[in-house]
Amino acid sequence: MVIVAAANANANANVLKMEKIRDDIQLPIIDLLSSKSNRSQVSKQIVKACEEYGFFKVINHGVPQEIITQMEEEAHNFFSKPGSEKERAGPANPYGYGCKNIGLKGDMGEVEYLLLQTNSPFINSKYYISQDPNKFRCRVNGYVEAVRELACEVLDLIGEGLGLGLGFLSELIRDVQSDSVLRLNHYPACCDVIDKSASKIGFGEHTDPQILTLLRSNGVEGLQISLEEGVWVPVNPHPDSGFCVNVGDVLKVMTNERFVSVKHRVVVNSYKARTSIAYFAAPPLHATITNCLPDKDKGNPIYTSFTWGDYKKATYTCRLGDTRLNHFKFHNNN
Ligand SMILES: C=C1C[C@]23C[C@@]1(O)CC[C@H]2[C@@]12CC[C@H](O)[C@@](C)(C(=O)O1)[C@H]2[C@@H]3C(=O)O
Ligand SMILES: O=C(O)CCC(=O)C(=O)O
Ligand SMILES: [Fe+2]
Repeated sequence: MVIVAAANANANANVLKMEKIRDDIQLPIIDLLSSKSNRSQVSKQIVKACEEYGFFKVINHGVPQEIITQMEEEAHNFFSKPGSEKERAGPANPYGYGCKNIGLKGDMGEVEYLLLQTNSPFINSKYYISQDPNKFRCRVNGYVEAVRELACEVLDLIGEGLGLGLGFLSELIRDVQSDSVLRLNHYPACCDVIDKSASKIGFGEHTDPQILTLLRSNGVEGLQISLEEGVWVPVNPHPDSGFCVNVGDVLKVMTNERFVSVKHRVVVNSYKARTSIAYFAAPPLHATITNCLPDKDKGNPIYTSFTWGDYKKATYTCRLGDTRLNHFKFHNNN
């Protein structure tokens, strides 16, 4: 384990805080093919991973390689453009192209990104993103449809493991008004990787606000998770055909904290640039978020009921690293 003093990437940039970096972690690997023959075992494995890590990998996920390759090609083409051209798809407010600025509250990172809405094929057409906008739109839609199916399958398995009604969770993101978003991230290569403690923050620590995130990367290291305050564990970056899945704040609330939404971040410490594509599966803005565990497991609700719209609004008034859910806790003394 290495102990380093790391600079935070935002307004606290001059504040050094001590943190520990552990050895790489191998997240639980869920083989979705085996759910065809043993569904209840796979659903138990996923529930356990959501309780213990809030993160897991899925393999044999059914998203066609061609669709992934085409999406990765579009991401590569976009980020390869000169800055002035990319700026034409910005600023991210919150959607569109952003460079170094994350969100609306002054957070910064060594990252450029494209944040896209997914609930209408034309919604992003105001941005100048590609020389062939139809091809771009087609490929993004193909990818979104495929990862949405995967997210629905994972949510159905979770629902079965928790004893929820059939399709209860997946219906939220199948809804035509689902507020899901797609994010393409590009982290430049770091010129000084000899001194790992000099790593820069690509994307500062945060939890994902939505239900579930499905993430793919180009196999370049950088993603770290924090299962314990102040201790960071790099996620093994081995390139494979899988997706990294993580629990968002909404699912944590719906399971009354049985599931954890774990803080994660990206550090830039490789000779190679990292690219990642994240699909954030979200409910419609009007959907009510509340403890949905069956009566026998419900316990005392920890959070008040709120709509996804309320939570999203709160998210955008908070800094990246804030624990936004505290505002929705019963008997909140903060
Ligand atoms: C600083 C911020 C960026 C963010 C909105 C926020 O105010 C706090 C949460 C951030 C986050 C993290 C997960 C996703 O990447 C994201 C799109 C989201 O829904 O919440 C980002 C937001 C963003 O970059 O707009
Ligand atoms: O780039 C990554 O690997 C993670 C990015 C992330 O956490 C996010 O976009 O919310
Ligand atoms: Fe994230």
